[in-house]
Amino acid sequence: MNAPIVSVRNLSHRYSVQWAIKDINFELASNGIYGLLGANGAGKSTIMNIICGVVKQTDGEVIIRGINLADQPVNAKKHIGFLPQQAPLQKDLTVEEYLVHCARMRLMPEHTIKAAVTEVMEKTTITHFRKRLISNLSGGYQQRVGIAQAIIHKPDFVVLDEPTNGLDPNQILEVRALIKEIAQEHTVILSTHILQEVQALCDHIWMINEGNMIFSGTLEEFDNYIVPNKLVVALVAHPAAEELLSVPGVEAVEELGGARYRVRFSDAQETIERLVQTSVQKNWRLIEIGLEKNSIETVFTELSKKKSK
Ligand SMILES: Nc1ncnc2c1ncn2[C@@H]1O[C@H](COP(=O)(O)OP(=O)(O)OP(=O)(O)O)[C@@H](O)[C@H]1O
Repeated sequence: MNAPIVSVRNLSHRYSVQWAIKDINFELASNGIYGLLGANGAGKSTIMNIICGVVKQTDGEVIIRGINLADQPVNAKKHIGFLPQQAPLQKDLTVEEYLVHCARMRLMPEHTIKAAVTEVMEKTTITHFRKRLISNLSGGYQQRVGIAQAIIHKPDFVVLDEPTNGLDPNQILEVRALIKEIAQEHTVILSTHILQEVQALCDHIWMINEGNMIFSGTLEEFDNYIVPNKLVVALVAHPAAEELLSVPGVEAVEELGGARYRVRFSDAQETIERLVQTSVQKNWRLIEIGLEKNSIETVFTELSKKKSK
């Protein structure tokens, strides 16, 4: 494993008396899109604000490229790009004026700024709007400007807090495509409560519930978190449900129409073998058999019942 880009160790935070997050730990070592998933109020923004140096944690540490964020915030922040939930746009500036301003705030050398602004406008496809006031752009384009300010200084990792919130369906797809492009060159941490967003974008998922990390794994591991206990079978001969129920291992049968059935079982291997054998013996003409995965919503609900990892 390469040296981590970000290490978060034993991170806890309390607003007045109530703990918002408790003992969060993770490391990022490679490019890709990491999804921070959780219901409203789970603690996502608190984690993002802390790793971007906007909020100071109560306990624990954030190490960025080997630099402790609390000890050397200016150096550490050079490696971070941040698009908070409310994009920090100055809407009375043009796109170009605003990005120049952001580059200066990032302490980029003056002679590098013009080229960096040109490059980032191209990357986020906003060059044709460079002279337009940000207030006159659509929500989707304002979000592109927000992403442009987050990557103008070429940070190692980019933190996007609910980046598609409030956008229409077309704008959502466009911004997601842009995030995928950005992830080719940067490590992206994305916070969201939209499960389809995680499915569409993320390589790795952390799930937070009531301030605790309750899951960390790949999208595939998330999908398979609950072991399937149902099969979908299609039998052209369309036998009665009672006949299927008599096959050893079958616990329940639901007719789905079109000669398809949902079959609940306790042992997948045994039930599949018995169903195939019986189908051949009784000439049911089996044309489809496969495990039915649980929906991402079911996995989310099931995981939400857990207290911590
Ligand atoms: N400034 C604050 N003062 C007091 N409590 C806060 C503050 N900010 C957040 N909280 C509380 O901390 C908890 C975590 O909030 P946080 O905003 O991090 O969650 P979230 O997962 O980002 O939610 P959302 O998706 O709604 O933004 C919540 O209970 C919230 O009410």
